[in-house]
Amino acid sequence: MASTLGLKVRRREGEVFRRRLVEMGAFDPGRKIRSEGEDLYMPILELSREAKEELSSLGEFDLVEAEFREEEPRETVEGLLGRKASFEVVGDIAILEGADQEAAAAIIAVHRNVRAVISPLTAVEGEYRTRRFEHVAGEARTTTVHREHGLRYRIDLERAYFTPRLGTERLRVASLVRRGEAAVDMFAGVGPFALLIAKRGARVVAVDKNPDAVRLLRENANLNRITDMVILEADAADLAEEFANRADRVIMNLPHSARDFLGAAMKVAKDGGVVHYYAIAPEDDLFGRDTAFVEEAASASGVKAEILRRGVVRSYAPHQYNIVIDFAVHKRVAAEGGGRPGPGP
Ligand SMILES: C[S@@+](CC[C@H](N)C(=O)[O-])C[C@H]1O[C@@H](n2cnc3c(N)ncnc32)[C@H](O)[C@@H]1O
Repeated sequence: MASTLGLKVRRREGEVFRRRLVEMGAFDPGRKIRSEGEDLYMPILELSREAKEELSSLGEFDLVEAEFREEEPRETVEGLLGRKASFEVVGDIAILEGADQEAAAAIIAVHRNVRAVISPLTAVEGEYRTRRFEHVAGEARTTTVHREHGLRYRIDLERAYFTPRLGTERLRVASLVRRGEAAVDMFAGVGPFALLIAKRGARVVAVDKNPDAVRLLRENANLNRITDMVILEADAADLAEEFANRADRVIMNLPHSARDFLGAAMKVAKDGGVVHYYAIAPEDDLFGRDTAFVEEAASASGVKAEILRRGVVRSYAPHQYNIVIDFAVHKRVAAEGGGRPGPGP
C-alpha cells in the first residue's frame, strides 16, 4: 500500500466532507476511507485552492499523506453502456435525462434497488416547483420512499418538490442547530430540512403552500416519529405577523423567488436569529446581487443583516449556481440607532 493524498477530518463531520468531495470530483473512488479513533481519513485527488477554501467552510481538516486500501472495481452504468448517461436516484426510482431505453436497462442492471426509470417532460416549474415525467422502464410510478441522513421520506416526484442534491447542505444546516432552538422552515416541501433539524433537537414550524407537499410532510413526520412539529399549509408571507420574533433560525429554500420573502423572514427571526437564504445566481455575480437584496430588505425592515457565510451549494445550470447566504438579523442594534451589530445583552 503506497501513501497517497488524504483528508483527515473528525468522524462526526465525515459525511459532510465525503459528500462535498464527491460533488467536487475530488474523492478518490478507487480507495477506501480509513477510520482511526475519532478521525476519518478520506482518500482524495489533488485539491485546487478554491476547493480547499470551499472545504474549510465545512469544518476543520488536515491534508495528509496516508495509506488506503483499494476498492474492489464495481460495474458502472457507463461501463455497461459504453457511454455516459445522466441520471439520479431517488428512493427506488431513477430519474434519467431523456427516454433512453438502453440507458434505463443499464441503470436497472447496475443499481439493483432501482424499480422504475422515469424521465422529465418539463423543467421544475410553477409556484409549487414541480415537474412532469414520462415512464421509461420498470414500474410506472412517481412515488417512492427515499432515505437521507437516517430519515425516511415518502416522495411523489410529480406532486411535490424533492432533490437529493441538497443532502450535504441540509447536513451543514443541521450541524449548526442547537437543542431547543426555534426554527421556521418557510418553504418546507416534503420536509427534508425541517425533519432533519427537528431530529437534531430544533422546535420546528414547517410551512408549505402546496397541499400535496404538506400531506407528504405530515406522513413523513409520522414515519420518522416526529410528533412535536407544527406543520402548516399556508403562504409563508402570511405567517410573518403570527410568528414575529420567534425564530432562532429561518430556512428559505425557494431559490428563484426567496428575495420576495426576505422581509417576512426578517420579521420572523428573533434578534440575533440566523436566516439561510438560497438563490440561483449567475457565475459572473455569485453573491453581489443577492447580498444587495438582503441589505435592501434589512434597511426596509429597519434591521441590520450581518452576513455570516456565503457559499455555493451546487451548480444549477450552465453558468448558474445555487448559492446560500447565511445572515444574522440584528434588531436591537438597529432600533438603538446603528453602530456595528454586536451580541447584545
Ligand atoms: C424548492 S422547494 C423546497 C422544498 C424543501 N425545502 C426541500 O428542500 O426539498 C420550494 C417549496 O416552496 C413551496 N412554496 C412556494 N411558494 C410558497 C409560499 N408562498 N409559501 C409557502 N410555500 C411556498 C413550494 O410548494 C415548494 O414545496
